[in-house]
Amino acid sequence: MSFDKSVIVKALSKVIDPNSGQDIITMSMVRDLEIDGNNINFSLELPALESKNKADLNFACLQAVQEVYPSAEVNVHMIAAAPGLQQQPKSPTSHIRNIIAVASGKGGVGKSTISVNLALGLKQLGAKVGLIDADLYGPSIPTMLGLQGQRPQVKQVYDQPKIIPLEAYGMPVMSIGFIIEPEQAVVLRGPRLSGIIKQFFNDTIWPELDYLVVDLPPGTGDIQLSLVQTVPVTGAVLVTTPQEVAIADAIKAMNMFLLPSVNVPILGVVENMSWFTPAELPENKYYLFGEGGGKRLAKASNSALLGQVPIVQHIREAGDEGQPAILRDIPQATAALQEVARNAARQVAVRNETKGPTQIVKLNN
Ligand SMILES: Nc1ncnc2c1ncn2[C@@H]1O[C@H](COP(=O)(O)OP(=O)(O)OP(=O)(O)O)[C@@H](O)[C@H]1O
Repeated sequence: MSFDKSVIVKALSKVIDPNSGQDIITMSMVRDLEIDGNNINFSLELPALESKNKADLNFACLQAVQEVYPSAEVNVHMIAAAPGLQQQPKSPTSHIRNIIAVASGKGGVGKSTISVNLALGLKQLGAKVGLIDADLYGPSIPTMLGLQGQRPQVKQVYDQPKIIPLEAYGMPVMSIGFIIEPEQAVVLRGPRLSGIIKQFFNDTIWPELDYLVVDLPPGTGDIQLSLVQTVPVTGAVLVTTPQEVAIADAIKAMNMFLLPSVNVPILGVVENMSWFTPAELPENKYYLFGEGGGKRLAKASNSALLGQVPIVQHIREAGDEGQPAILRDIPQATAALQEVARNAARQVAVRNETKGPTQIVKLNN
């Protein structure tokens, strides 16, 4: 009997990596699969050779292959991922291609609204997208996606508890609001916050993703710091209103990402609440918060203006009703939000073409 590689790969895709909770094929852990007569040989790349669960993994691989080819002689060669080579060492997030942080200087500028619509807009473009709400001062994303009051399930993976994200509109979502009550969240400090951020990445079973959008709290604080110390952030999107004071604060948020020790590129700026147009006067634009702030911030951060989103009552209503504006057909709003997503995808591509991967920040206390 001759063996078929695709059948073996399919069988191995049922074996779960204890680190990420994902299967070992999705995590690209299987290498050099070869068939030699009755022998099936392959390497399994582990983060470190002394990995616990090594024996369990070996056994799970043998079992999976022998289920489809009972007579096969299966040889699994365990290898340690080589840091610094082309292959990145396997981390629990190595199957997430891009992590986009959405940041603002001030609160209330519409950062969560932009995060939700950006994530769903990227999904509309055909990408696999996940969303994390790390805004502990007002985890509004559960409401915006109709997930309030729900709790994610926990699954044991090789004796380790792992969280399964909730899902909204086909998109996996995690929120601080799923884990703790907002009143508790605001009094949390450094180590606990950093623990929650780590849980979002290291203890959550994310599927393979093109983009994971992270809605940060306003300003610069422990959450921002924990994020860049936990995962390589591909880039940051800055959200601002056109107002002068919003810009001044946004520049502080921008400067944190650009610190040489942090070094997260700015992908671009979204100007929200750019103008108001009354329904009865569709040609008129009223610049309630001033004009040109988004452009100024884009210039200051040497990045692109990803779009301008007007003040539209339906955007607020869509958020309150749990069905974001980009999924509805709201004149002036839906198209503006789609343009933001298209431009963000383009800027991620440009960033990845022109810059090396972001490094996880190591800070000396
Ligand atoms: N372009 C817009 N038009 C109308 N309403 C908007 C717009 N953008 C945001 N809003 C509304 O403004 C309010 C604040 O928005 P949001 O919660 O997104 O802000 P935020 O910056 O994330 O706030 P915080 O960080 O303080 O939680 C929400 O009620 C939202 O629906």
